[in-house]
Amino acid sequence: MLLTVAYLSKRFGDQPVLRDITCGLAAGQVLAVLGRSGGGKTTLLKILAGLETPDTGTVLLDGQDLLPVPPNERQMVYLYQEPLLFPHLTVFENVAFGLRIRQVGKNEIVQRVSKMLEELDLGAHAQKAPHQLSGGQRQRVSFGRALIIRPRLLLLDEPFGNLDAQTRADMQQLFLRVTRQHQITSLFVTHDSREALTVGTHFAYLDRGLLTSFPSVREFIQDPRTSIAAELTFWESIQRTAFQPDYET
Ligand SMILES: Nc1ncnc2c1ncn2[C@@H]1O[C@H](COP(=O)(O)OP(=O)(O)OP(=O)(O)O)[C@@H](O)[C@H]1O
Repeated sequence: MLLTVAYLSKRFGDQPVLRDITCGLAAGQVLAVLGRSGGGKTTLLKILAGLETPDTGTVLLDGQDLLPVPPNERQMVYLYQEPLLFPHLTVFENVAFGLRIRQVGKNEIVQRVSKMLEELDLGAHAQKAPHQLSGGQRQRVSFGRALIIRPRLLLLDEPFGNLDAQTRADMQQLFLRVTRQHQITSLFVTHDSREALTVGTHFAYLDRGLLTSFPSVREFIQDPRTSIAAELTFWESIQRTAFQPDYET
């Protein structure tokens, strides 16, 4: 296992927000965590990123205790709904940033950043500033910034929540293509069951601080808490009704 989380708990005051969270993630997997609002998804990601500390429990990355490691040494990237870009830097320089602070050579930077921009369909926008881009393009730049430093774990917190349905679907496909190509391991939290099913290789449900991991996509779909089976039944009934001969009369 690349990531092992065991019996992780967190309270804010007397409110338990995470309760004995236990899960694991092997290299290259995408754990899609579906959850209702306020269920503790962001708190879980913040603990993994080192922005919150748990009350109890362990987190291991490649067998190493992660909790004492400062956030900037965890080799993780945390992507939010709102892409965080430097407004005064070009798209190219935003993506190059992580390489510059690691003092990667100039030629290698040009080569790696150009390749990443092509992969993200941003080649034509390299010299633009973030405010000259659409929301989806900005989120792609934010992706490029994250991936260029080859993180060991990518943490995604509703990354496409602010995008319209078509852009969101495009971004999901792009996420799949790029993370597969770079063999990125990710923990992807979302409210949206379709998104979870699209991006996930493994599935979990988080509600009121309790995480359920499913042994297969089938169990995930069938669990009544995910509401996926109910939604399928709904669409099937719509289809049956809509195709009845007397429907339009
Ligand atoms: N720093 C904090 N201090 C006190 N309570 C907090 C703090 N952070 C989160 N909470 C509470 O913990 C609970 C879980 O919050 P969290 O942000 O983890 O939920 P979430 O599942 O990410 O929700 P959403 O999808 O709406 O962002 C909420 O009830 C929230 O009010």
